[in-house]
Amino acid sequence: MSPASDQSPVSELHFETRDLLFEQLCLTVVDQLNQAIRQRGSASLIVSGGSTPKPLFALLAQSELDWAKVTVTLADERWVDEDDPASNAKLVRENLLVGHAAAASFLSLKTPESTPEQGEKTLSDRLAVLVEPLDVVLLGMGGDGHTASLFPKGDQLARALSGTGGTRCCAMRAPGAAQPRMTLSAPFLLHARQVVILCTGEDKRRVFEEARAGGPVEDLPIRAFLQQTPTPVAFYWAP
Ligand SMILES: O=C1O[C@H](COP(=O)(O)O)[C@@H](O)[C@H](O)[C@H]1O
Repeated sequence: MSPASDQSPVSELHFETRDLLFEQLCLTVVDQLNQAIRQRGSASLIVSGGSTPKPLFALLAQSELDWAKVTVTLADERWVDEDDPASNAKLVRENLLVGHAAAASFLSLKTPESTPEQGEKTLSDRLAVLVEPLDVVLLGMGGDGHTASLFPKGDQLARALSGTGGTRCCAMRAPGAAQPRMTLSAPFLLHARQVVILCTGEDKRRVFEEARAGGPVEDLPIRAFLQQTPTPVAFYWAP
């Protein structure tokens, strides 16, 4: 592991292998959730979907923790049925909410309504049960610099980035997203004790470096988490 130190709220932790990364990140997340439970009696864990976090979910699921005091939700969801292979909830239910972690509560980001726009109000109310600041927010990043479902050229990107009106979540449609989405807003995700950006592979490292160098948030929305000061952000990366 090679931590880089500077004055920014963004720290970088680079690992030689993915196994080492996932082991260390699992320990860190469990430690942070335990601290929250000790301090507040409960903890929140916001996770991302996609392919990258699957091995981490397997390790977390086997970790001993008072999972009954943990509420898990997603940073974003594809607007598909929960048995659809593209569903982030399916990924979480099958890989994280098993073993010890089966005792955790899960807030889905999907409603029976046919569009995410119709589901937004219901979901915003559902998310209001989460105590702020959130405890651990685990983000991923796509090769286009999207995180959660904050996509470049997303139809609601400006609203999701600004969180106008206290928006906790936002419907999103974007050229780079195969399905309509629901995403947590950037201000809601950033109102957290710890944000982690989990990435693997050289391509994503290059995108992250480009984002960190500065530029418009709309072009690489991951920048919303790098161009801010109050929230600690840790970038976990392995080849
Ligand atoms: O569509 C999504 O993509 C990102 C990145 O996914 P990955 O497969 O490249 O790991 C993910 O963080 C997000 O939650 C997901 O909905």
